Amino acid sequence: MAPDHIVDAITISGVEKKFGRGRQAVIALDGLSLRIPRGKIFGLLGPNGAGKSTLLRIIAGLVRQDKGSVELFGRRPDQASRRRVGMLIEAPTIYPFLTAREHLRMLGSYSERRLHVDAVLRRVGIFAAADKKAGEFSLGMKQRLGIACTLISRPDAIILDEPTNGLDPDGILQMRALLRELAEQDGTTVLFSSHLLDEVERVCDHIAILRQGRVVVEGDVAHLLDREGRFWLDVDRPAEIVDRLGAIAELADGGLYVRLERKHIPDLLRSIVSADIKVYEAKWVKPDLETVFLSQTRND
Ligand SMILES: Nc1ncnc2c1ncn2[C@@H]1O[C@H](COP(=O)(O)OP(=O)(O)OP(=O)(O)O)[C@@H](O)[C@H]1O
Repeated sequence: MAPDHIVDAITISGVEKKFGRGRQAVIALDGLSLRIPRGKIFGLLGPNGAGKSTLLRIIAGLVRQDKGSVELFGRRPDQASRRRVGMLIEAPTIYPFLTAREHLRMLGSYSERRLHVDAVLRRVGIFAAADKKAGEFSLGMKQRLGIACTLISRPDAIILDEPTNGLDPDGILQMRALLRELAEQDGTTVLFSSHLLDEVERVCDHIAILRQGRVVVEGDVAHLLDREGRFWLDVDRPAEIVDRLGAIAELADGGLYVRLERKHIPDLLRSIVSADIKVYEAKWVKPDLETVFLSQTRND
């Protein structure tokens, strides 16, 4: 086992992956580097084709990178480090004639670190259907069973590709609670990809936005939203301020937005007041993740 001072659960360094050859070649990952801290929930975002699934598949060992390296808990992936990572990358492997309990018993029998079957079934919210055949399950229940299958061997990290696919709003809420519980109570690292920005904003500690096989934004969600914040002012002569500030200011929503760090706001307000411009309202506006996502992934 790697020493505890290794803070990254997963370290990706300069990973490149190309599919096909010559003119037909598609660069799925273009020298991508990323660190997934231990015990955190990390969301991977990006438009279609950005490289999210390819990255998760490479981490899972299902696809081999052309260049670069992946480390799991501070070591090159080997049987022991892979055993510490649970994965739900493609549709879960469900045997229709086995019950949920039988699935977990079977998979648990391969692991020395297995958890109690009933506890895992309760955790993912399918305990009531424990003895039903999985073939009768809805898509959402199959998804939960798939997650239960990754949890039974008590992984230190789990990787999920679009885990809320097929879940109804209630299922999405439960999935959010489950992911938080895994990270906060068990210290499990959770890495998942999603298109649901609102969901990611609510549940993740960290995110990375991918575009054309590269990371365009990465960081702690709260800091990121703070950093992307803007200051909105309702004043009597907005155009005058826009003229003076140039590119960092724009007229909108009946006033003007100024993009600057919070620490410079007192100076800005002082200069407005000393220019004898009347300020009726002023507020710091935090963007949501969707705004950040669109600003980073829109085609120019
Ligand atoms: N097996 C493959 N063969 C050929 N091209 C592939 C293969 N897998 C992925 N690609 C291509 O690599 C690029 C990245 O695909 P990937 O599936 O990783 O993106 P993604 O971000 O997961 O997209 P989505 O959000 O649509 O799932 C795309 O252009 C895709 O067409």
